[in-house]
Amino acid sequence: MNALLNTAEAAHPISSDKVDDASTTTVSQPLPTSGALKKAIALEPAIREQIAEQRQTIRNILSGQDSRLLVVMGPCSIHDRDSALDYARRLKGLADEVADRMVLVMRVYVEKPRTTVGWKGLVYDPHLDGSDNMAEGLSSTRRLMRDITALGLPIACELLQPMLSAYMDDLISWAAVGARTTESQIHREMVSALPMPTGFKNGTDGGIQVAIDAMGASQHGHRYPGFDDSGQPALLHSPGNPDTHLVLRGGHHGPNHDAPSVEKAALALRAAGVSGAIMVDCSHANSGKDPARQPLVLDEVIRQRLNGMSSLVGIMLESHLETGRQPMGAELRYGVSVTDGCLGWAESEHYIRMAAKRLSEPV
Ligand SMILES: O=C[C@H](O)[C@H](O)COP(=O)(O)O
Ligand SMILES: C=C(OP(=O)(O)O)C(=O)O
Repeated sequence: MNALLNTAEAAHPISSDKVDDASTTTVSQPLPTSGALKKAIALEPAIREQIAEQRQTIRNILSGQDSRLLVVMGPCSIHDRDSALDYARRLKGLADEVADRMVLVMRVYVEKPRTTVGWKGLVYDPHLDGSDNMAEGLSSTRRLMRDITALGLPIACELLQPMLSAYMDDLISWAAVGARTTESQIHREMVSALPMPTGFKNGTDGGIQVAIDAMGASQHGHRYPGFDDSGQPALLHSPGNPDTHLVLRGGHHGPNHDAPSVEKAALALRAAGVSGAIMVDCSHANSGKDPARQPLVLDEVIRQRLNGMSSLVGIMLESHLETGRQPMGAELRYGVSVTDGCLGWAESEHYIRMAAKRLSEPV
């Protein structure tokens, strides 16, 4: 190692008076290693088995072996434990009720990608006040995910900062890469190592090719720098992830859940030789971020499915206990999203029941 460094230095001698080598970052807070946190907040063997089965169920839906609809639903972001567990208990009841037609997976989104700046999620700032206690955010996230899993629910999560994925990857049954990061090579490398099915969203401009390229890239193994469970920097070698799929979320020019857009996406997936499974995100640019429009998107997806569009295997809903959203502030209303507007629980339950009923009717 030293010989290598010495050779490089000899080839490019550095004059110390010309170099400003001070890093612009300071250590704000030491963090536990992912291995230490996984040990401190460990999973029982029965829970690990449950998660393995839930991942397999999702794989079966993506491959068409299981004809139930995959439904990823829950808050845009989790900002407090009590309302998340309250939501999870209600969702578990609904999941059991529709289990013969749908598999319900709870959105437990703890990192938020921002268009510019804003609150970045429970992991970053668990007190929602800019104090950014990430050590606490990581452990409260693990505890919350473990407790939701113990209710019997599978967990969906967007993985945004690749360094953080190792702190929670054993708890997640379905992962997402968001519209702002689908084109990133670093995220494709991360997905190539993930042990669970993963959806790539189309880009914010509505382009689906970036997601198709991402699926192709992440099904291959990669060598890339990272950290092992003990925090040691290392060149990691991933096996490749065969269980990726496209998520249509609309774009700057409007929605892309209409039948022509879905047919076009299905053709492009087939031409690229990647999985043909498609999930429609009923929120974001497909609803114009108006939660009241999400049921219309859901309705349209069910209609296409009943008309024979078998590529449509899943939907995503942004749903919380109460409808709408609220700005961050000292007095937060219980069960209301602090990021994008969500459907309230009563409407969510109603529209999921309606969709399940339509799926069970003879075509
Ligand atoms: O899903 C959430 C948001 O759409 C995404 O994080 C971007 O949010 P922003 O535009 O408010 O930053
Ligand atoms: C940020 C999200 O979506 P998108 O990447 O589609 O904007 C999300 O689902 O929370």
